[in-house]
Amino acid sequence: MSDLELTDVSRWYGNVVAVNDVNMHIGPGVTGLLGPNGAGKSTLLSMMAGLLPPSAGTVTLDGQPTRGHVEMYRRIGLVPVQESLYDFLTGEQFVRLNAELQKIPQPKLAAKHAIGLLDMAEAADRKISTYSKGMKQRIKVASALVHDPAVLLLDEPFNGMDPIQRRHMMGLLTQFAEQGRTIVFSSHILEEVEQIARQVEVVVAGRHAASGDFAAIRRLMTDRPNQYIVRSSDDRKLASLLLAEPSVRGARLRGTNALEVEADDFGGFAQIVPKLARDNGIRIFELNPTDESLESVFSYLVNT
Ligand SMILES: Nc1ncnc2c1ncn2[C@@H]1O[C@H](COP(=O)(O)OP(=O)(O)OP(=O)(O)O)[C@@H](O)[C@H]1O
Repeated sequence: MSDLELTDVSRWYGNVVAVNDVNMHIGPGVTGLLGPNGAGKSTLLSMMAGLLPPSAGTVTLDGQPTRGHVEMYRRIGLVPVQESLYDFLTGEQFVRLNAELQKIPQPKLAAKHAIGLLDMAEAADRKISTYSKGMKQRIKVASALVHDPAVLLLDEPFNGMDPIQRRHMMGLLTQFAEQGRTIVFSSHILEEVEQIARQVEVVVAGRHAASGDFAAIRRLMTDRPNQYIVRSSDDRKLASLLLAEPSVRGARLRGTNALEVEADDFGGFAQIVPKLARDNGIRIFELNPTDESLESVFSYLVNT
């Protein structure tokens, strides 16, 4: 069992509330911590790792606070977002250093094992400064895993990776989860989370906005009302026709040559517009969603 429990957790930096009254339960398997930049993901991960004290509330692993207990650090590995490593060390030296810090009885052996897990044996004696981004990411993971922790926390682990490196890292995280570990990774990219996370926790502006498996989160996102810009040969007439449709929530003229439309159901809307246009002799010049920024999707989730 390796269950992380966040209870009424807040963290502020001066006047900035980075994490606001979050309650979260994270069990074994892969959990994706999804949210836009500045949502509080790194702050949450640091608190889970016991590196940063919450300003209020508690973070526990199997009932024990993660902060201030040496034996807890033995059970948790954190892969921070920072790119800069000890570039002057070799990969092997870097991983071994962490093994020594963790006071593992046979640091050399443990380093070798972790490096092997990450498929980095061939590059282990090269300086980190010569590594690609994907290799740096992997050596960071090897270092976080060197003491064989039950919980692995990764901050934006796929950043800067090409698709092949990303797939490889996803395979590894899935494999670690299959060994019974609790894996939490942060991301601001829906597709990354969708591919490997069994459970998704969405954070927006420091708040816990949604929780569930990916299908549930996806549903929340696609069921939200969508906004579109439509340009046609007769915007006024098209607006009145659209307003008669049950799935259309609103339509108004924007400037002199565009319509702004809010509709519930994307698939239905995409079919209605051309049909109405054809039946009424209107030509459509443009039909585009306006509201597709990730931030707008996230803020919709916060308000549900
Ligand atoms: N040491 C700090 N001092 C002051 N404010 C901070 C500090 N660390 C984080 N913040 C602020 O707290 C909020 C949450 O930051 P955090 O880094 O946890 O978010 P994030 O979701 O990880 O974002 P990103 O993906 O951009 O790193 C932001 O408004 C950030 O500016």
